[in-house]
Amino acid sequence: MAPESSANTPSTTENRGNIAAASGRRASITVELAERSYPIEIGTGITGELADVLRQEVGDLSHALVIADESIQTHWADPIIECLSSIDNVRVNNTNVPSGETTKSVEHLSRLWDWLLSSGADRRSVLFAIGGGVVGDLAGFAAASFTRGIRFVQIPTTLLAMVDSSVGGKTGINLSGGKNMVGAFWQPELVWIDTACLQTMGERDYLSGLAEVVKYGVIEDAEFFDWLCKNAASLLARDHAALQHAVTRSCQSKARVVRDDERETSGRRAILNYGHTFAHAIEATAGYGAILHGEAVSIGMQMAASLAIDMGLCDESLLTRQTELLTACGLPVQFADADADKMLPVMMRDKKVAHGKLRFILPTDIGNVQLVGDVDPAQVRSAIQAHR
Ligand SMILES: O=C(O)C(=O)C[C@@H](O)[C@H](O)[C@H](O)COP(=O)(O)O
Repeated sequence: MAPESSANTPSTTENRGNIAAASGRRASITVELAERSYPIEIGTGITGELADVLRQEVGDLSHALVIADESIQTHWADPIIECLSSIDNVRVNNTNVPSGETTKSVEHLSRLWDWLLSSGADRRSVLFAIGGGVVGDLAGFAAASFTRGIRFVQIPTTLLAMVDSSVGGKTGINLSGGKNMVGAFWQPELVWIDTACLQTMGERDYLSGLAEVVKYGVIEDAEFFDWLCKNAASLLARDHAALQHAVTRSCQSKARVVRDDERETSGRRAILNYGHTFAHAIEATAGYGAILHGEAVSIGMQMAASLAIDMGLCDESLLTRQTELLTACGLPVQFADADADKMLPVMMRDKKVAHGKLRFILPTDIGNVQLVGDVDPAQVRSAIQAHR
């Protein structure tokens, strides 16, 4: 075992305090990245406030290009388009992409590039990504690459996108042999989170987002982990106050980590990948879409915890507590079709692999993880088998 970095810095009062009340109803968190800094605005039923915030945060806005998941067009994208159209002298174009992980493909990206061109997009245009992680990652990469980069705004409508993928600027698409293998770091101008969207989400997709919420508790916020254990039932019931707290706390965590290591160079940002080396291999070998990303992350975190126990990094009680919380959140903790023979070659293409050696984010305690290198593939295999 080779712990490469103590990837966690304990949270301090200073770095916990990146939240401000933007209005009576909205919380505002800043992702502090010097000239690329941007706010995450979180509230319920806040569409009426968007135009003012855009004037403040995005400034020069004359052409809005809205890319929305087709399943939320009527309910969530149309009101945003109405709001954009009400701003003086703003031209709006709109297109849709299908729901589901298979949309994060080079074919859909190419279609979006053509659409941007035919809509008359230029470097002054602003792209709006409305939907879940698939739309955010795909449209974000279209924004990063079209004319070498145009501004974009993330408007996540799923729990997973609100707490994770819309923040931090990781954009990209999948290849058949690996998740997120082509992409770019491209930060949005604004992340606009209306938690009212969560009330209309399908149950399976909603629960899948809770996996990334639990992740923050394990990787760097033990106090939040305890809060989640006490409030899992309220989150399952989609209680407004509980959701506002869980989304805000998760975004604070993500903003801190991204601020400290925007492009995953120091190892700090890699902690956000806890469970993901297993999860991405599960998704790729099961076929994209067969299992949801958050479900795979839940199972992947279980495999990572078992690996950590096997390597003597933590004791059994961590896995027990994590299993209890994931189960209370309605998430799967094993995957009968997990096939180590198929998963291991995919894992070797993980972005954390260095000099041909697997590296994992492994827990030492609830609230603490380490980036560990040179892991024995036999131990990885047993961790997979332990959760079949
Ligand atoms: O933002 C990050 O950094 C993360 O690793 C967050 C992950 O939860 C997310 O799934 C991310 O897209 C995975 O990125 P990848 O670099 O492993 O493809």
